[in-house]
This record gives sequence, structure tokens and C-alpha cells, in this order.
Amino acid sequence: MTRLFNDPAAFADEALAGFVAAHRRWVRPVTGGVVRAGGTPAGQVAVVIGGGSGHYPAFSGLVGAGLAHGAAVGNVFASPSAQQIRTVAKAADGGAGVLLMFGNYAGDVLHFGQAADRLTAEGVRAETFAVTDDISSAPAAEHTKRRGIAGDLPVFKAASAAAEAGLPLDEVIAVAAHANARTRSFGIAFSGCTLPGAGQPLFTVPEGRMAVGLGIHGEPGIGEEALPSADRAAELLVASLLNELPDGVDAPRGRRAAVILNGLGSVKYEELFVVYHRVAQLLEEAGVTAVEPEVGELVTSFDMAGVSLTLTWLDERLETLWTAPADTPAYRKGAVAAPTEPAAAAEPAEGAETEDVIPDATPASRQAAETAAAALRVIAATVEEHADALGRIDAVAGDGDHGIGMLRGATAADTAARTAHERGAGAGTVLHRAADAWADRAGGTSGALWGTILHAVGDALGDTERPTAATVSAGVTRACDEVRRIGGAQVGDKTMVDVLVPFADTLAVETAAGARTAAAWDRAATAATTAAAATADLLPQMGRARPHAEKSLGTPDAGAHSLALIVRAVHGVLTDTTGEN
Ligand SMILES: Nc1ncnc2c1ncn2[C@@H]1O[C@H](COP(=O)(O)OP(=O)(O)O)[C@@H](O)[C@H]1O
Ligand SMILES: O=C(COP(=O)(O)O)[C@@H](O)CO
Repeated sequence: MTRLFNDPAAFADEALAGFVAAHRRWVRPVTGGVVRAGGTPAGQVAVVIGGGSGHYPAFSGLVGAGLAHGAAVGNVFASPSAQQIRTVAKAADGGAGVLLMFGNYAGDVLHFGQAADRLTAEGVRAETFAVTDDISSAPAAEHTKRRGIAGDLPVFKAASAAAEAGLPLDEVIAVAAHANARTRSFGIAFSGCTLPGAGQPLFTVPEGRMAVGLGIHGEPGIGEEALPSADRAAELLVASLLNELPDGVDAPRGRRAAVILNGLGSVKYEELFVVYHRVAQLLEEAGVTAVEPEVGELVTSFDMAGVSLTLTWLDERLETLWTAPADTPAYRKGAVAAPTEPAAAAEPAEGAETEDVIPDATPASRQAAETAAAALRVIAATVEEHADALGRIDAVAGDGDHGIGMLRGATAADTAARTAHERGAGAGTVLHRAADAWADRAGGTSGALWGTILHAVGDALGDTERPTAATVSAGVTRACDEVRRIGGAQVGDKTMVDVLVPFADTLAVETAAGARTAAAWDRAATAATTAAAATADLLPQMGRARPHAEKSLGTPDAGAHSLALIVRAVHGVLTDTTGEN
């Protein structure tokens, strides 16, 4: 249970403010997160890590000499937005490029990828790297689909130490890839976490049982077993990792490994030590030398009761990087060198980058903008009405935050759309402003995808022409193509794509047959509703729910369901404002 909070929606922001107040020796706040208080030494590659809140000390607690140069901090269990990541990276850039590092989650992949694109376009060389250490989240043959859990730390540390040693960006990336390929984690859980303000945990484990193969967002385990003794738990963890050695490590005997026994939030340190006692014995029996082991809370999940074991199979180079000094709020070892001259702080003052000019629009487009703004109003109201239910659907096999994220995004989009409309914007600009606000405020997978959808429709509508059924349909088709392109999901993967495709296709068919906008939209929305319900029979192949595929059978996909609710509600606006049907 998370007991101490004010407004649950403000929890992540308030926690970050308190963290900064307590750790000014190491960090300074910037828009979207924190950077090292002393800045990045000039000419050094900056490693910017990030992810959702709720995992402390990941990610802000790992910023400091020898470790990250900055951290982008998202809302609870949601990736930071591309805009947040961009501003943190610009503030951290020391002139030698930026490596953006994160755990492999759909939202993080989308937002960090978009941030890298924007940074590159602005002249800052930026690359991304996703950590994939959790062996329970996909088979070895599909290791690129694996999640990042406590293995984040040794991979971040290897890359950061390489940057600190003055290596150029390409070599820092190669170090990250090598460390990641040699890092494996496996975990067990005894109870789920309760998000601030939530009445119940994201999952429960029956008395006397444990979940095997935990996630760090309250995702239920992939299996369940009888609760073991501490020694049995240690045996399961060690055996699971020794069972899957990385390429280049033929046998454990004679090897050296960085070892992390990680508590997820409410397992006491003494319990961890009891488990580690047996872990250390087992590794020794297997002939593995544990190098500077860490036993404690390094990547958490609020109050989740669980523990994971991480091994990074070291070679000489990785051992040097693992044992290199570090000095951060939550992780310290050795003595770090005195800071060298930092690069000049590069964060632009908020709002100072470009003057906020609303592009010219024709009267016809400004009139259409009224409909667009009204649609955003209805979307926000619809999401608000269904937010709790969306969270419950998402909690079945995901992280339970779909309602929260959608509400943050839709509310921000509504405000941005209304403001732009009041300032005389055309339909395209209203939708672009709404898109940016949604993605920036919500973060997470759905934030990135809804930002993409609204942007694509805005592109099609523009600020000049009076939108027709054909331009609206073209915009929706474009949105559908873009979502498939950036997310990589296909129909049948149990995502919002299962609804977006029939919605776009029906709209196109009806429009080509001569239907007016509202009538075509009505039939497309009906197809969307049917398709959303049908996702209940699918097994998820993408996103957070994938490792828990069986659990999600019988429940529709959260993002598919919210999309269907939204397009149905928007039909009311089209009917009301155009009088068509
Ligand atoms: N690769 C993808 N392509 C399209 N949609 C996706 C993809 N991955 C996840 N989704 C959609 O995102 C929804 C979850 O959104 P959100 O709650 O923001 O997720 P998360 O908490 O995992 O970031 C899923 O229900 C699914 O519809
Ligand atoms: O949950 C996180 C990010 O993934 P999403 O896909 O945006 O939910 C975050 O807590 C870990 O980075």
C-alpha cells in the first residue's frame, strides 16, 4: 500500500521535487528530469537514462559521477515523453553526443526513439539503447523482446563508465550492447504493488504461493508455485540464470560475474541477506566468482514484495567498468576523480526556444477547428468517464495505468486544442497542438501513439481547406499507417491496431461509396466497437501484456477498447456540428 501521497496525479512530480531537494550535491532539476549538478565534462559522451516513476533508485537516483549524466523521469509506471527526454538530453549534452538508455518497454522505445530523432534534427548526435535482461519475459530466441529489470544498473553503469573514460559514442554503444548481451535477470514475487491512490494492488498472489517471473510494474508473474524457503528461492533464482548462459560463456566454472540481488520494494534487507547467503554458496559451488555483489533495492516497484537476481558475466573490460568508482544519490563505490570543467549548460529556458506563433488559417479551417476542439473535449470527457475501467482492464495483464495515462493525455490535449482554437488556429494546428500536449503530458505507449494519431489527422486537415469526408478518411488512414510503422504491431497482435485498421478501412470504403463524414464515421465506429470486443479472444504479441498472454484471454485490449470508446463518442460531435447523418 502506498500510504503517503497528496494528489495521486501529482505523485511523480512531487516525489521528484523532494528527491532534488534532498540531493542537490549530485543533481539539479531540468525540465523533464535531472542532470548532474556539476554538468557533463566537456567532450564527454552523456549517458541519459530514464523511465517511469515508481522504480527508485532507478532512474534519478543513478545520476552522478561514474554513472548517468541525466535522467528523464516519467509519470508513475509510464515512460517520460519525447519532449522531456529531449530537454534532459540537451541539458546533459557535453558536446560529444548522447546515449539514451532505458528498459525495453513499448512506451520507452517510442518516446526515446522520437527524442533521438528530434535531437539529431537539432544537431545533437543521439542514439538509443534498450536493456533486455529479464529472461522470463521472452525465450532466448526472442531476446530482443525481453523487458529491462534490475539488469538496467550494470548495463547503464558499463556504458557510463565507458563514457567517463572518454570513449566516443560508437564505442560507448558497443560497450552497452556487450554488457546487455551478458546480463540476465530472473525474479519472484509474493505480492503486487498498489499505486498511489489505488484501492487495491495490481495483482495478488494467493497465500502460501509465489509468482515466478515477475515484472517491475506489478505485472503478474508468468507462473505460480508454492512459497519456498529462502534457500529454495535462492536455488530457483541461481538455477534459472545458470540455465541460460550468454554467448561466449560456455560454462559457469572459472567465470566472474557482477551479482545483484534486488529487492522490489517491501522485502527487508535482512531477508535479502538470508537469500544471498545461499546465492553466494551456490555460485561458489558452480565455480563462479561474485565480483562486488550488490544486495539491496536498485530497481523497485513501489511496495511490491519480490526479489530478483541479476548476473552480468564479466570479461576483463566489463569488470573494469563494473568496479569503476561511482558517486550518485543511491549508488556509490570507490573514490571518484574531482570533476573536470563541465560543458556549458545547454537547457533552453522554457518557452524561449521559439515564439509561439499560430499559423494563419482560412475561415473555413477555423470553423473546422471548432469541431476539432469539440471532439477533443468529448474525448477527454469520455476518457474521464471510463478511466477506472480502463485501468482495471490494463491491470489484468499490463501495469494498470492505461486509464491514468489516457486521462492525463486527453485532458492536456483538450486544453491545448481549446487554447489554439481561441487564438484563431485552423483545424490542422488545433490537432497538432493537441497531439503534442497529449504525447508530452501522458508519456507511455498510448501517449506516443495518440500523439501520432492526432498529428497525422492534423496533417491531412491542414489550415486551409474545409475538411471533407475524403480528407478526414485520408487522415485516419495516415494515422493508422503511422501507428503501425512506429509501433510495429500487426492486426491480431492484440493492440489498438486491431481497432484502428477496421476503423480506417471502413471509413475509407464508406467515403469512397459517397457517404458523408458523420455517416461514414458512424459505420466505422461500429466496426471499431466490434473489433475492440473481439480482441478479448486474442493473445497479446506486443507491449506490456505479451508475457502474460494467457491471463489476458477473455479481456479486451485496453488500448483497443479506449480507441473504440473514443471514436464512438466523437461521432456525436460530427453529428451535432454538421447536421449530417
Ligand atoms: N507496438 C504497439 N503498437 C500499437 N499499440 C500498442 C503497441 N504496444 C502497446 N500498444 C497499445 O498500448 C496500450 C497500452 O497503452 P499504455 O497504457 O500507455 O501502455 P504502457 O503502460 O504499456 O505504456 C495497449 O493496450 C495497446 O493497445
Ligand atoms: O513503465 C515504464 C515505461 O513503459 P511504458 O511502456 O511507457 O509503460 C517505466 O516504468 C519503465 O521505464
